[in-house]
Parts: sequence; structure tokens; C-alpha cells
Amino acid sequence: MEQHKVFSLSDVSLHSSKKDCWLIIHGKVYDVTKFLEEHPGGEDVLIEAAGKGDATDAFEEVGHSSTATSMMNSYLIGVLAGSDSGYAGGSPQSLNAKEEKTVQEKRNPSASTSFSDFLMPLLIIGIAFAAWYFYYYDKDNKS
Ligand code: HEM
Repeated sequence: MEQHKVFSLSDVSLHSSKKDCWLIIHGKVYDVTKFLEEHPGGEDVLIEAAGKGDATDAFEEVGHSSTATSMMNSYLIGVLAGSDSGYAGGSPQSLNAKEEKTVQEKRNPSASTSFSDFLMPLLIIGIAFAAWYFYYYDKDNKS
């Protein structure tokens, strides 16, 4: 099993230059030095975020795609000491899948209303059927 280190906030803050850049996102530590030049959002934002401590909010504000979140795995080097990321030395892949789900839920809060979205058409069909039934029932009674 792959083991990752536990870093303190001050450990991570020592790495905030173009030659050595670490980021804290969701309680995990990423060494993005090799990614700086490839980052579609530019290297400056990453270096700046590294210097500010926790980059989670900055990362979330951009609304990164699931491609971006899955790319992060390759830069993971450890976790932040005392973080509640739930990381217990298991596969970082499975943790990221869990995290991705949380991100998806945040981006798509309407997902929770899908039950009522489903019930509403059923209710309308039910009312229409009842109206049709009573209309013919009445007609039959009169004739
Ligand atoms: C390991 C960490 C990161 C990875 C792997 C990553 C990856 C990416 C990718 C793949 C994109 C292209 C758009 C997308 O697919 O969402 C992107 C865009 C961007 N990222 Fe990141 N990113 C990381 C961290 C950050 C952080 C910490 C910030 C902010 C401080 C940031 C700011 C941006 C911005 C501003 C864009 C451009 C959005 C646009 O032009 O529409 N990224 N990033």
C-alpha cells in the first residue's frame, strides 16, 4: 500500500515558489511544481495560492472540472496534520472519488429535488385520470 506523509501547515508553506510549489486542497498536500507550466489557469495563481496556506477555497471558486480533480491524484504527496480529510493511508483514488461526489453535490444542489421532480408528473397524471374517470362515471350514471 502506498503511504503518504503527514505535513504541518508550516512545512507546506515553505514550498511556495516556482521551483518548489505545494498546495493544500481539502486537507491533502499536492506537489504541483511539475504541473505549474501545464496548469490551464496559469502558474501564478498556483504559486500565489501556495503562499496563502489553504488553497481549497480558491480551487473550489474556479469550479474545476472532474478532469481537474482526477488529475490531482498524480500530484498527491501527503495530508495536512490534523485535517479531517478522512485519509487513513488507504488508496487516494477511492478518497478522491468520495470527494468528487461531494463536489458534484455542491455544484448540483437540485439533485436532491429529483424525487419531487419525479412525483409531480405522477400527481398530474393521477389528477387527469381521476377527472377522466369521474367524467365518464357521471355520464354512465346519467344515461
Ligand atoms: C492540483 C491542483 C490543480 C489542478 C490539477 C488544476 C487543474 C486545472 C484544470 C485541468 C483546468 C482547466 C479547466 C478545468 O478542467 O476545470 C484549470 C483551470 C483553472 N484553474 Fe486549476 N488546478 C489546480 C489548482 C488550482 C488552484 C489552487 C487555483 C486557484 C488559486 C486554480 C485556478 C484555476 C483557474 C483560474 C483556471 C482557469 C479557469 C478558466 O480559464 O476558465 N487551479 N485548473
